[in-house]
Amino acid sequence: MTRARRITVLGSTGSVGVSTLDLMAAIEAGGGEPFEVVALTGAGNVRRLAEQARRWRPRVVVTADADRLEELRAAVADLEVEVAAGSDAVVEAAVRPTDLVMAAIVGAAGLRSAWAAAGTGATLALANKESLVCCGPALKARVASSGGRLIPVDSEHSAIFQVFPHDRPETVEKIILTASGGPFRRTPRSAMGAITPEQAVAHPNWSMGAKISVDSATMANKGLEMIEAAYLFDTPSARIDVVVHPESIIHSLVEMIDGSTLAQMGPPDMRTPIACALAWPGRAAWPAPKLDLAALGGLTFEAPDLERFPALALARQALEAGGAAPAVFNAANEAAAFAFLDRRLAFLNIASVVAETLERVTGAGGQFSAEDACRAALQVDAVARGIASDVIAEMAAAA
Ligand SMILES: NC(=O)C1=CN([C@@H]2O[C@H](COP(=O)(O)OP(=O)(O)OC[C@H]3O[C@@H](n4cnc5c(N)ncnc54)[C@H](OP(=O)(O)O)[C@@H]3O)[C@@H](O)[C@H]2O)C=CC1
Ligand SMILES: CC(=O)[C@@H](O)[C@H](O)COP(=O)(O)O
Ligand SMILES: [Mn+2]
Repeated sequence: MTRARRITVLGSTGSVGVSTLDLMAAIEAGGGEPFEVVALTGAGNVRRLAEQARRWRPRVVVTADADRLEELRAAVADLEVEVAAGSDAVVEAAVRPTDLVMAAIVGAAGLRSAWAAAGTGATLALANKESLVCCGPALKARVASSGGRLIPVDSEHSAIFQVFPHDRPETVEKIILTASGGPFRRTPRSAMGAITPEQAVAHPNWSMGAKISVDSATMANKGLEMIEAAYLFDTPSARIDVVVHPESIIHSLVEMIDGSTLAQMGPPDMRTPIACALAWPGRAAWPAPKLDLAALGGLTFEAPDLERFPALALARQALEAGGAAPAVFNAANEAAAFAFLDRRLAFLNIASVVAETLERVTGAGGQFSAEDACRAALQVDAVARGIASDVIAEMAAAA
């Protein structure tokens, strides 16, 4: 009899976390491989975390919010499960012996646990793109030296991963990332100043957490993904293009030196790239939504508008600057996106905060060394976040 595969889900209460557990239930229900959940972690949504613990019976359940320990303990009092709280406890959960860790915490808050999991030899299914942006080369090296494997979960990178000639990278001419263009693809710049958080999180194709939805609306998401692709596939900025594809059916493409272009397609549902990460190099059967190309009728493409979406150009600038610049881009963007969600910053000022923070953080060059990359990236993150907060406050005072 085959042993159940052990899975840890970091950020289980979020959009990717919920999709992961939903998919696992669908695979099991269809007679596929059984799963044993080692650890589940969340933060503020203790009620959902407790429901998940009841369904999956993990060995340990953790809230990152240290103030919610007693609430979580009470919610799972009838279960045989260890309970812990705080960000160190999340990191401890990430290194429990397991076969696969799904890293689905949002933002730089996911870096320490992704880094810890990367050192264990387990497969790292990485949704948390911010950790790759902050210290991608070192994170990859850490996974490799621990004997583990890094499988991207971000839909575009899953697409590239599936068609990329891993044993013949020199045959790749270009990576082409597709972008939906977000909810404001057709909004004139003159109307963008009044955009509200409610409008910004209403993504046309994907149901996602608030922060990544804002990133899609500013196209900072595609900027983060450009950096993520550069690190994951060792490809320089000059060989990564972005094309707007409003239907989100082609999830990205790889152009080969002989003129062939390979694409991965599917309905916009994160459970498919998650299934790919769980089963790779195999494939998991589950009742997946499938494409109906005749019903779709056609697919469309257009060039991104860098005037209305300057975050994309800023990300390329950060990628090309190298060193700590991508971590600065990430920290400033994250601080600005949350300030916008809190109604402390105007939509158009998100990219302005990123530009100004990149400008003010000087002398941050040099690659992080493999051993201390996580600590160094967290230091850069803290400095850049502080500067971004100042910029946000200055903009609020001037408004
Ligand atoms: N959603 C999507 O479809 C996609 C997401 N991604 C990436 O996946 C990651 C997760 O995104 P998404 O699921 O949308 O995000 P959500 O906001 O939906 O979920 C975030 C998760 O992280 C937890 N969390 C929040 N803050 C902290 C913290 N300080 N410490 C520890 N845990 C914390 C949340 O807990 P709680 O809710 O309990 O507070 C929740 O479990 C992001 O990096 C995103 O860019 C990539 C591609 C697609
Ligand atoms: C599902 C996923 O991977 C998101 O990153 C999604 O791609 C966002 O879409 P856009 O950033 O292209 O609008
Ligand atoms: Mn994506």
